Amino acid sequence: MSLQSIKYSRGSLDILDQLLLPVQSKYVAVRGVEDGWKVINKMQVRGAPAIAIVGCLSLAVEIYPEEFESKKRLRQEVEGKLNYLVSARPTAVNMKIAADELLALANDLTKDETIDVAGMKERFLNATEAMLEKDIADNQAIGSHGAQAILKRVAEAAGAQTGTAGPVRVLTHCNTGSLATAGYGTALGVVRQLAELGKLEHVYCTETRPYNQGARLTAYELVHEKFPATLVLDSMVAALLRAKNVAGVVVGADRVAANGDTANKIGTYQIAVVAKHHGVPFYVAAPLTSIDLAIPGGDHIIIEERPDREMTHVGEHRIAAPGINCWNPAFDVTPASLITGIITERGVFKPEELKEAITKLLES
Ligand SMILES: CSC[C@@H](O)[C@@H](O)C(=O)COP(=O)(O)O
Repeated sequence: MSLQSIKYSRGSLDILDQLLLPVQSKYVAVRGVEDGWKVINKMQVRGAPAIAIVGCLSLAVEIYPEEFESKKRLRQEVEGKLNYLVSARPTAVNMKIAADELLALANDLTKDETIDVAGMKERFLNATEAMLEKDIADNQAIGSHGAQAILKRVAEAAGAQTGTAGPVRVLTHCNTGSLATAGYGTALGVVRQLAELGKLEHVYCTETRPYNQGARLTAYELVHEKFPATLVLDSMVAALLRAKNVAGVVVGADRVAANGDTANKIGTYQIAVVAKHHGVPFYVAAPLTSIDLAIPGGDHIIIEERPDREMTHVGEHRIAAPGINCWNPAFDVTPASLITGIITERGVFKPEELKEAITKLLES
């Protein structure tokens, strides 16, 4: 069984079909943008960073064999196809941010008289391919910052040195691991780093209805890594936090607004409320490519609604009474006031510090 969600070499892209996991490990070929849009929309590949990487690489695969009569023509094609890819799923911002960056590059290269159309295509392919390595490096940095933040807080609560804190128990939601990224994972990267430091006593993962990313994908990754892990149902979180001395909750993000409000998998908000009630710190782990400073708060985030069938059926088996109405938002927004810290590759920020800190980082 593989944990590599994206296999790419120039001109060829395959994704691990996450609809079939953990029962079957099967790769699906993505031959261009149309395939890229479909695998993202059907959630054969999912998770905010993986969506952006697969989207952009599907464009790379499509343009690689093509010959363009001019730089203007290449730029036009890139723009239209990037816009199309952004429409595959609306909540995660990573694809939109990647599209804006690639389009800015295409604009610069179009104007650059020292480069011809072949050179422009090469630079464009290099930029999309660089996303794979950057994502893994960012996730490793997120893991390290996040593990230190959790351990520091535990040490402070005990009046001890950070180095002496732990091992700790943590809870995570949805799937933010190797399968949702180019590798290592965001929130699951924090768990991975705790384990690497010998500081992971136990990780709890939620089932994450209705798509069951926790039970199918996170549990699969945790078993694969042989981490001490336990699956809980979404409805058990309050009982878990009351009973199991959990030191922190760490989740991923699909879009973080400028004020720190965070859209993530449905159920995240509920967990944050419960964590607040129990005095358990609640962390969001996300790369800068999930932070949308263009929107002031969470009310501006479009929440994707998915088909009823995801709720009424498990596979081919109907579990809900025929005729019942369903409401199936795929994400919710956790207000910044419930978030202890936002863990990025450049450090951990309080939600109220986020905008200024990131703006400074981007300027420098
Ligand atoms: C590193 S993945 C971060 C988020 O994308 C993740 O927590 C999540 O909500 C995934 O939702 P999904 O609907 O499976 O794409």
